[in-house]
Amino acid sequence: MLAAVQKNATRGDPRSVVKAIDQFCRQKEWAMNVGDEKGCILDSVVTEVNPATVLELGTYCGYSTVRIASLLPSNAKLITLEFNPDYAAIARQVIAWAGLEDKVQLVEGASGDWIPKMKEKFGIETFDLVFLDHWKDRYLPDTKLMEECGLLRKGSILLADNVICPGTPDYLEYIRNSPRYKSQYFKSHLEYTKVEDGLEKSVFLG
Ligand SMILES: O=C(NCCCOCn1ccc2cnccc21)c1cc(-c2ccc(F)cc2)cc(O)c1O
Ligand SMILES: [Mg+2]
Repeated sequence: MLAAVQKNATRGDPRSVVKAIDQFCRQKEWAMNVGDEKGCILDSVVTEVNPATVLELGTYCGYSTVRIASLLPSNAKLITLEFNPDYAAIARQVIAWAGLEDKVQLVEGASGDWIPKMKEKFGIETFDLVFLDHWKDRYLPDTKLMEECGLLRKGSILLADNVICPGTPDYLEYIRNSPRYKSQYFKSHLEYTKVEDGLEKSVFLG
């Protein structure tokens, strides 16, 4: 995938990086990027929220990192967390090829360890937008952890990938029934397939 980006995408052009990855995943081998269909929904939410602070849980190869960072205002900050060092190494190169390294802080480690340290380590007050795309059984515990750590403010937006496939049933149940969130489901498809999937957008009400 990285070779395809370096061969087919233009340095400093995030759109060409996104296009090169999508082409590779359609033509060569499937990969678990959010993809172009859900990616357009992601773009519209990022544009609407126009966040100053973003947390992405699950960098993978940096596809959604590039999509988000390319839409952020110049002073905005995107912190992206990746557990797998091999994925992180690739993502760093993809993000650099897109010319977005100044907007992105890639952190290696587990969400459960890093979420409680966000304030002290990165000088973050609260996140305007959180994109959840990591282990599906961590969406719920990490959302509760972000609440407890005071990382969400009235109006913070949570956008969760894969709420249908692979699925995050406990997260959906919680977020859709909690009086502290207003949720909306964006029906789509699993990246590069016809299988149903979707994004759940939730506003924290404080
Ligand atoms: O599994 C998926 N993503 C997660 C990766 C590990 O994330 C681990 N990870 C990354 C930061 C991080 C921080 N703390 C803990 C774990 C942390 C994932 C899987 C599929 C999928 C759908 C159908 C299939 F047949 C097979 C796979 C699709 C997706 O879009 C996904 O996002
Ligand atoms: Mg995903």
